[in-house]
Amino acid sequence: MISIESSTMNKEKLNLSQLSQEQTALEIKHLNLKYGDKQALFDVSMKIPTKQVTAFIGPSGCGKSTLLRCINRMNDLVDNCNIEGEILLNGQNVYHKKVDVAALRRNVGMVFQRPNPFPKSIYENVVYGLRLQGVNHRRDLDDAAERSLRGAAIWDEVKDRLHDNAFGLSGGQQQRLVIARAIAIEPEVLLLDEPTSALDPISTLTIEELITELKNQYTVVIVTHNMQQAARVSDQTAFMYMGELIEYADTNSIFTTPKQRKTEDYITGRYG
Ligand SMILES: Nc1ncnc2c1ncn2[C@@H]1O[C@H](COP(=O)(O)OP(=O)(O)OP(=O)(O)O)[C@@H](O)[C@H]1O
Repeated sequence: MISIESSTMNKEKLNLSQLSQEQTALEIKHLNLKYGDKQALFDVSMKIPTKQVTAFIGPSGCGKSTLLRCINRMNDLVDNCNIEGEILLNGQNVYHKKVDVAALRRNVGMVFQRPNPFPKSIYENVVYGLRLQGVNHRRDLDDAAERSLRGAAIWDEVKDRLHDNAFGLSGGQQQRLVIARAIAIEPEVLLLDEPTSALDPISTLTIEELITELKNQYTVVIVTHNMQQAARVSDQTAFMYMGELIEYADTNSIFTTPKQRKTEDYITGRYG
């Protein structure tokens, strides 16, 4: 079994099949997804708890990113993508025809593998979403910028150069800036798609510490290739294989006493 740190062993254990409505941020129900003729998700159902970190793990191509992208309907942008089933956010199906997708994406922020700041100043990156919402008062923008940069654990590093171009930051700083930009508009859910895979080990550690902080305010869902990372940062782990959700449980159980053979094979490095 993968060795996991003792802090991980003390995480709160929720009964994932019996979460109350209040404890549930997202409920995925019988989700099937096809890219053209190729089915990428098969009847995935799970409840994602509020203000916790949930990790999706599994071998390359198993559907982790596809599942993550369904949550804020990023797959709508893919031609020939056909989705059946439901994803309830606060009890409302995000796929209901009346859902305002732009509003959904404001409420469910997303951070990608490669940091993607805009070619603007650090300050303008953070307040970008607020300006789009019509917030223009300098004081409000300044407050939001500081709050978000502090929330993303980068304030001290950038407070004296807020008006410098964001491209002057290191990769790890850019990723924290992008997280600041995502939280500036106060989403409920943050989706992180392999957020540290392009970063060095020190920046990775900083982002992992940040993720642990973020769950005080946000529901965090993370896709990661790195099992140690899932073990360190997540409260729940979902193991996927060939488009199916094979096992979903508290992270300690997945890494120490998996119930499914496929999960055990994966975490012991037999494939992946
Ligand atoms: N836009 C797309 N069009 C067609 N097929 C796609 C598209 N995106 C993903 N797929 C296919 O869907 C399956 C699941 O891909 P997905 O990227 O979700 O897997 P993953 O587990 O996140 O993989 P990785 O860890 O390599 O990123 C794969 O077979 C992939 O080739």
